[in-house]
Amino acid sequence: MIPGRGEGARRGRRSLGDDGGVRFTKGHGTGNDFVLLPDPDGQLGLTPSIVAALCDRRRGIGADGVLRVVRAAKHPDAVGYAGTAEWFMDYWNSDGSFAEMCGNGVRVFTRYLISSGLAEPVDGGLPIATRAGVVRAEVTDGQIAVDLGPPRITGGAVATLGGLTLAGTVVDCGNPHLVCVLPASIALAGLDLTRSPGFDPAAFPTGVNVEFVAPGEPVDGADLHVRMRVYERGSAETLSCGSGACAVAAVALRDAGRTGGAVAVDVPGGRLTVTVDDESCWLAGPALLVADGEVDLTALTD
Ligand SMILES: N[C@@H](CCC[C@H](N)C(=O)O)C(=O)O
Repeated sequence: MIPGRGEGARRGRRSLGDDGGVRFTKGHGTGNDFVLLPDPDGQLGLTPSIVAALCDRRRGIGADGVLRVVRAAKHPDAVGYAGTAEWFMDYWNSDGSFAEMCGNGVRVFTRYLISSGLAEPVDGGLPIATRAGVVRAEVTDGQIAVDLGPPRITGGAVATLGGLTLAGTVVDCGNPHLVCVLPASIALAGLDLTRSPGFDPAAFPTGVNVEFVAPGEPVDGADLHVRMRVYERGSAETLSCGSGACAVAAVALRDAGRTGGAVAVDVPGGRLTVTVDDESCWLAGPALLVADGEVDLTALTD
């Protein structure tokens, strides 16, 4: 065990030290990486600029987002869920904005809760509160799976990228997604995602995560196989997006004329498996904790 993991939370030590030092853990799921901040009693004065500084890959720790680990009863956005879920995943994108849902975030958050002794696996899934409601997470075969609930396909819209205009499907996974299946003439690897794709701000007033999808070869254990890249709202291109994989799976199943099934979704950071039926959408994949430490917030924001 890396020294310090979970000790602070177990001993009731405050997350925010007198000297500005804050305990953190770094983790990722298929390369979608997060700084986890244990703050069980909601004492940490987190701001958009602190989150952006933590996520800065040169001047901070570096991450696609921050997961604050806070008791649901201690956070105004989650207190209504406190009877169902003890813990609230307070998710922030790397630019300091909030999001309602983060599928990989829930999986890494669950790994942290179990690894640090703050929670134990529960039959039927450990309940985790998010801004999109309570989801349930399970440890299976060393991976962590979360049921985000069935994705809702709500219509169509276009994305633009360079000189391309791409038709897309709008999918609600708790957070907004626009899934663009590429024509065979356009290579997924060739897309320039160093800048945000264009979209209609009237259709997406709070922004949107845009996924680009190409077919994959048949693989064992899945009904369908697709490959995707994503440009995330608030975090730019990431190596993986769990809720995006669920949105992509929903569109792949619809396009295959299916109402459910297992979809292998390859992202630049690895493979996620999404299993959809009428009542659930299980997102499964690896979730790892890779480092613990203490960060000096005063140095970060100087
Ligand atoms: N990477 C996440 C999604 C994070 C939130 C997203 N950027 C948004 O603003 O909605 C995932 O794994 O789902």
